[in-house]
Amino acid sequence: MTLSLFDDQPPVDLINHDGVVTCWQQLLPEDEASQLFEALLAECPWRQESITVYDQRHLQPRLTAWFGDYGMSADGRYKKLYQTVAFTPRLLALKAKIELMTGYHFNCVLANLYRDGQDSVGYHADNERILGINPAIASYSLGETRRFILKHNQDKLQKVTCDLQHNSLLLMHGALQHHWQHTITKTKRHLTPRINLTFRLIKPF
Ligand SMILES: O=C(O)CCC(=O)C(=O)O
Ligand SMILES: [Fe+2]
Repeated sequence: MTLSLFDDQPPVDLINHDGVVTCWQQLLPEDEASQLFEALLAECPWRQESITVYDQRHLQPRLTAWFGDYGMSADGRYKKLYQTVAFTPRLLALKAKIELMTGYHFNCVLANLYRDGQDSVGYHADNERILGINPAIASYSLGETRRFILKHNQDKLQKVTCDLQHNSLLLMHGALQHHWQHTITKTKRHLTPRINLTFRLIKPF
């Protein structure tokens, strides 16, 4: 993959306490980003998983696919990782670039497909035990711009909003997952699809 404007644009920090959220625009050259979007849309083994809330099963309001290093499996809350498929060359190249830029290493990626404005992810923290303390999560967005909101656990009125644009990279690190939750909100506006890739490092136990 070639270098892009990414190196010239200084990253922006979104919060100033209890964790770090750093955002870069234009990770890849524009033509590579749109090709990647089309390829992932067509090639990812998208599934609509279910979640159980208060003993009731619901379909998640988005499609997902897990990719990971060969042979990786996990306990804890990532039971679905047993269905991890091997990284594609395309995803490996992107992972290498993101690792170089962020200085963190990752061994799996959760791909999310938001088909329209009704697809979303509710408030949550990526704080599962298998991610360890102070996990670094790199979140790369392609396609439609979507609203991302961070809310502090103790002071719920502390909120930070960011419209995540096509070809942007958000890095959540430091103590962020222990103090803040994040969401992608629903909207009634007519929206085209968005793909988000969250790169994570699952620790061996
Ligand atoms: O789509 C996004 O930007 C966020 C996805 C997310 O929070 C997650 O997969 O844990
Ligand atoms: Fe998340």
